[in-house]
Amino acid sequence: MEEKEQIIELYSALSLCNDTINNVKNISELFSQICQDILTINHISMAWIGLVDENSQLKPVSYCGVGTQYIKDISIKIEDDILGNGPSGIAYKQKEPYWCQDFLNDPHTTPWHARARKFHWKSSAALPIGTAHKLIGTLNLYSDTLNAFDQKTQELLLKMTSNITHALNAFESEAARSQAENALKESYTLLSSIINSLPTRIFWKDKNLTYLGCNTAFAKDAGKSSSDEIIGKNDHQMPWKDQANLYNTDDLKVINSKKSKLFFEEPQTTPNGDTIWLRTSKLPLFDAQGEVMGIIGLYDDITEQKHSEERVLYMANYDALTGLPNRAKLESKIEYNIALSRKNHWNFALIFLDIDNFKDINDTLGHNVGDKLLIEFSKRVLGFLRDEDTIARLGGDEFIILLPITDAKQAQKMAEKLLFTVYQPFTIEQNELTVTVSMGISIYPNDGVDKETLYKNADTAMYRTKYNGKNNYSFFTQEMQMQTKRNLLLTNALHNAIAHNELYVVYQPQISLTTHKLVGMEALLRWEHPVFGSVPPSEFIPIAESSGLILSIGDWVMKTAVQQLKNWQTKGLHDVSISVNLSAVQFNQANLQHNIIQLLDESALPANYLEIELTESAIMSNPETAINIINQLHSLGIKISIDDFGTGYSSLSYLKKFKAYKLKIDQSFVRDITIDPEDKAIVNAIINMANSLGLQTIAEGVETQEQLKYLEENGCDEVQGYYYSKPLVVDEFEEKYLKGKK
Ligand SMILES: Nc1nc2c(ncn2[C@@H]2O[C@@H]3COP(=O)(O)O[C@H]4[C@@H](O)[C@H](n5cnc6c(=O)[nH]c(N)nc65)O[C@@H]4COP(=O)(O)O[C@H]3[C@H]2O)c(=O)[nH]1
Repeated sequence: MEEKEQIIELYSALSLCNDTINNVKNISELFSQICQDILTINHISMAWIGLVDENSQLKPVSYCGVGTQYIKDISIKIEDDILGNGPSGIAYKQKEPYWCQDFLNDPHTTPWHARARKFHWKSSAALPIGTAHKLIGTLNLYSDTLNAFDQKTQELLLKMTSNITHALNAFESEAARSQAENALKESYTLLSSIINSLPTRIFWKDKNLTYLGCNTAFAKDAGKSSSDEIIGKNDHQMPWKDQANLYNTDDLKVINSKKSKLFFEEPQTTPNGDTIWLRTSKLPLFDAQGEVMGIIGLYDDITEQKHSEERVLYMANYDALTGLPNRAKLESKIEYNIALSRKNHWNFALIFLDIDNFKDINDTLGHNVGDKLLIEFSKRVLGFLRDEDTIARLGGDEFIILLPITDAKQAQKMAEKLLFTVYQPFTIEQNELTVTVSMGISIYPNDGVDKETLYKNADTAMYRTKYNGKNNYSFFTQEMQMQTKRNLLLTNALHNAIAHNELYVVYQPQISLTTHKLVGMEALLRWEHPVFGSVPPSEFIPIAESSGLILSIGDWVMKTAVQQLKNWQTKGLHDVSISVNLSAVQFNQANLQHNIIQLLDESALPANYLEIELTESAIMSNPETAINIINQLHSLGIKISIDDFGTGYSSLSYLKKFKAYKLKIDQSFVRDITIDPEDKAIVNAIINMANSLGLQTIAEGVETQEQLKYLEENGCDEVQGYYYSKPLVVDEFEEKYLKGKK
C-alpha cells in the first residue's frame, strides 16, 4: 500500500475511533465499537479487549473480526508465569504495548502457537488500556501478516489507546460524579425524611431573617403544607406576625454574637389565632467557610405541659371548690404581711371564720347544696372585702380572712359587718338558707409575731365564740391562752386518768313525785387529779370529747354504773334504774349497741334498768341516724331520756319519731320556776307535751320545797336535785338508801 493511502486509512480509523469515543454511552459500547473500528486498519484481522478479573485472568469482554474463535476458552494471565508472560501479560505488567511481529517464533507466545497456527496468526499486538489511575486490561490485535505493526500503525494504535484512556477517564469521572450525586440525593432524602418526621419544629433563616427552609412540622404551625410555601418569607408574613419583632430580636442576637440561645420559652400565635407556648433553641448557622450565614431554630410545643404546670400551681395555691386561695397561698400572704408590718410598725388582723351548723345543711339538704352554699358564701364575703384583703378556704366550712393594715378597732368593725353580710339569706336550689358564722380574731403583733401563733390564737378565739353560743366574734385574749394551755395539760393528764384510778362515779338519786320514793339515780363522773385537784365535768367532759378519750372513759363509766347497780340489787335495792350520760361521740360510734348488750350480759343486769341520757344537741346533730339508734336501743328494752330538754332546738316532728322514754327538764328552767312566768310557761309546756306524747318527765336541779311543790302540782313525774340529795359516793349512797335492806 502506498504510504499516502496507508496514512489516509490510519487516520480514518482514528477518526472513526474518535467518533466512537464521542458518541458511545457506556464502556461496553465503547469497547465493542473500538474493536470494530480497529478492523478498518489494513492487516488487522481480529481485535478483542480483555479485562483483568479477580483471578488475574484476562477475560475477553469485546471482540470483532475474523477468527474470534481463537479466544474461546483461551487462558491468558497477568501473573509472572508462562501464561502471564505472553504479549497481553507483558503489556499489562509493563504498562507498555507489546508488538509481536513474528508470533510463531516469539518464545513469549509459545503456549498459544498451536492455537495461532489454526487461525494463521503471524503477528499480534497487545496495548494496555485503563484510566489515568488504573490499568484495567489490554487491547489485543491479530494479523495473518508478519510485521503487521509498522511504525505508523503503532503510532496510530498508541494514539487510539490514549484516546480510549481519555474516554475511560471521562466515564470514570462521570460514574464518580453520578455516584456522588446519588449519594448526595440519598443523604438529602434521608435528612429530609428525618427532619420532616421529627415532631420538633425546625427552621433556618438567612442573615436578613428570611426563611431558607423548614421541616413539615414547622410549615404546619404556619398553616402551610410544605416548606416551599415558607421559603423566601419572613416572620412578618407569618401567622405570628405580632411576635415577629420579639423573634427577630433574638435571631439577631444569635447571629451577631455567634452564640446559641438554648431552651427558652416564648408564645406563638397559631393560624387560627390561639396562643401556644414554645420551648425554643436558636443556633448560628455557619457556611462552609465558617462564616455565620444565618440562624437555625428548633422548638417544641409545650402548651400542654405549660397548662398542666399552671394547673398544678393553681391547685397548690387555690381551693378547687370556691377558687379562693388555700392555706398554702394564705401562709405566704401572711408572711409577706408580717414582713411589711414589722418594718412599718403596722397591725394586721387574722379572722378565723367557721360557718355555724354547716354540717346540718350538708346532712339535711345534701353535699351538693352544701357545696353551692360554700361557693355563694365565698363570693359574697369576697365581694364585701377590700381589694387588699384575702379570704382563704382551709377546707370544709373553715375560712381565714387576712386584713392588712388593720388594728383591733377596725377588725371589730369588719367582723360586725361580716356578721350582718353573711346573715342575709342565700337562695340555693329553691332553698332559702340563713347562715351565721363564728369568728375568732388575732391581731399582729399583740397576739403573735409569727403565722403559726396568729393562726392558732385566732382559732382559739373562734372556739371561744362557738362555746359562747356561736353567731359572733371573739378577740384572742391571754386568758384564752392560759385556758388553752390548761386544756392541753388536762388532755394529757386525762389519758392516764383511768389507769391511775383518778376517776370515780357518784350517784344522784331520782325521786318519784307520786310515791316520793327513790326510783332511779344518775351516774355522774368525777375526776380527782393529784395536781389539778377536783376537775369539774363541765371542764373535762368537753376535753374528753374533743380528744376522743370519751369513748374509753364513757365505756368505763357505763360499766362501773351498771355493775354498781347490779351489786346494789343483790344488796336489796329493787325497782331502781341507773341513768348514764352518753355524749354525742359515743352515741355515734358504730359498735355502741353491741357494747351495751355485751356489758348488760356480763353484768347480768336486765336492760330495763338501764337508762341512757342523751342531750338534745347530740340527737339533733344527725336526727335521722339518731332515730335508728334510739329505736334499736329501745327494742333492747333500754330507756332513753332526753337531757337538758328545752335548751336546744328539738324539732317536734322528730320527737314524735323517737322511741324516747323521758324528757329531762333542764335546771335552768327549774331555778326560777317559782318566780319567772316564762320558765313556768316553758316547764308547763314541756310537761304537757310529754304527756300528750306519752313520755315521762323529770326535772333536774330541784333545790327548794317551792320548786318541788310547783312541779308536783303541775304533773311532773320525777325530780332530781340537792333538795333530796347531792350526787353521792358509793358509801354515802349505801348509807342513805341501802341501810336495813335485804
Ligand atoms: N346547781 C345544781 N346542780 C345540780 C343539782 N342537782 C344536780 N346538779 C348537777 O346537775 C348536773 C346534772 O347532770 P347533767 O345535766 O347530765 O350534766 C352533766 C353531764 O352533761 C356531764 N357529765 C357528767 N358525768 C358524765 C358522764 O359520765 N358522761 C358524760 N358524757 N357526761 C357526763 O357533765 C355535766 C355536769 O355534771 P355535774 O357537774 O355532775 O352536774 C350534774 C349535777 O351535779 C342541783 O340541785 N343544783
